Amino acid sequence: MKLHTSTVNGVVTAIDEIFKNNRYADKVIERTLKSNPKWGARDRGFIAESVYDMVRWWKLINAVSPSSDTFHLFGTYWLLQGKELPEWREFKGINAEVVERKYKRITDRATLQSIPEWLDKMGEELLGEKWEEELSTLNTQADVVLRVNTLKISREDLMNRLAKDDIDTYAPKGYKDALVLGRRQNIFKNAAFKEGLFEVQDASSQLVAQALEVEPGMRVIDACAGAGGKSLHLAALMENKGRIISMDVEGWKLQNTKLRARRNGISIIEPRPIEGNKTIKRLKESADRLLLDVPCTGLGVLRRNPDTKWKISPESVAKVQEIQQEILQNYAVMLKPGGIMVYATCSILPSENQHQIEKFLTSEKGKTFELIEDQKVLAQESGFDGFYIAKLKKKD
Ligand SMILES: C[S@@+](CC[C@H](N)C(=O)[O-])C[C@H]1O[C@@H](n2cnc3c(N)ncnc32)[C@H](O)[C@@H]1O
Repeated sequence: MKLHTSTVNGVVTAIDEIFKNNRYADKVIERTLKSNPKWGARDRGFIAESVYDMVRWWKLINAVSPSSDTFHLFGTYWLLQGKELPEWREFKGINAEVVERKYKRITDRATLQSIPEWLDKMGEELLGEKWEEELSTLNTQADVVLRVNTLKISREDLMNRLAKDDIDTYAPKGYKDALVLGRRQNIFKNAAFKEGLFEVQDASSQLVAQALEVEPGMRVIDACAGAGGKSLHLAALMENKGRIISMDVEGWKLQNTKLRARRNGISIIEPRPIEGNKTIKRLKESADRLLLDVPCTGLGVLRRNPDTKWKISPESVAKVQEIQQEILQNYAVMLKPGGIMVYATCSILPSENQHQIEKFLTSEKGKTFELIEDQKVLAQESGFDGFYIAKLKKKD
């Protein structure tokens, strides 16, 4: 594959934005791709893939690069893939043999798997022998998964409709509303997306709304709704009948939920920003179903957001775990006796998952709850994102 100055410059600028200016990779890539309308689909694919890959392998690339110059880092990344470098001035000083020799000398897992040492230790402590394979799975590229909007179309009809546009998909077993793209591409441009026939949502994430066992006509609260991915799925499962209150402390995120609901043909979602404890108190024992899709480290979705591993710290992990327990303690009151509550994270760390549920169940406020079942979804076993989903019942 031939390298082009314009796209390599795009990659280098994006990498600088991410690591020197501490920006989120997905946002930087979005902006970079918008910055040059002359780039075609291939160029865009090259930029997005190279940036994500460099972020993913950042520690390893740095360990074998001749310097921390971003062109050197790109050149090293290129050589590590077994490709040849053109004779550009920017790549002077990089020697393929030296890179290879340095790479072969590395033996420690944290560098080879490109992960901070503290995180490698924490993962091993918490996940034991499952950690190593999970780590390598999380270093691969994720599939693009669609969730069919069953309010508007069946899975089979959507599959046929996309096939007419040369978009091949397959239906993964065990995920009744999911379709996986055969080839990575910008699916948001397709008319079927604009018509609200599907959302992009990982297959593991689709298990969350399903665990709530909603029925048409129920009153449901999605307490950490963000941009509303799970609220939309809940509304489809409820056949757009009943009521969903979609809440978040960051009220601005709910604007997106409104737009998405309109596209999906959903009218039962009511966005409600959380303005302190009074918002929660007003909803005491009002919900048949309560979803706590809590903030988490995102360690189960590293394939999609590889920069997460460079952004989190032992302190931020401890902080987010504190918030998770606070949410369990303060929000469970919104559920009616006899109702079902689901606690979910997109993390694989037991400390954010089953340990939080154990702590809640032994606390004063958790006494009235019982655990029905929990799913510990690892990427290495499911082939999709890492997730945790606990289903609890509030005793009558
Ligand atoms: C995992 S994300 C939710 C993703 C969303 N449910 C979806 O499916 O698209 C967690 C959300 O919790 C929100 N959050 C953080 N602290 C919160 C709190 N104390 N109460 C409610 N929401 C909170 C964040 O703003 C974020 O939108």
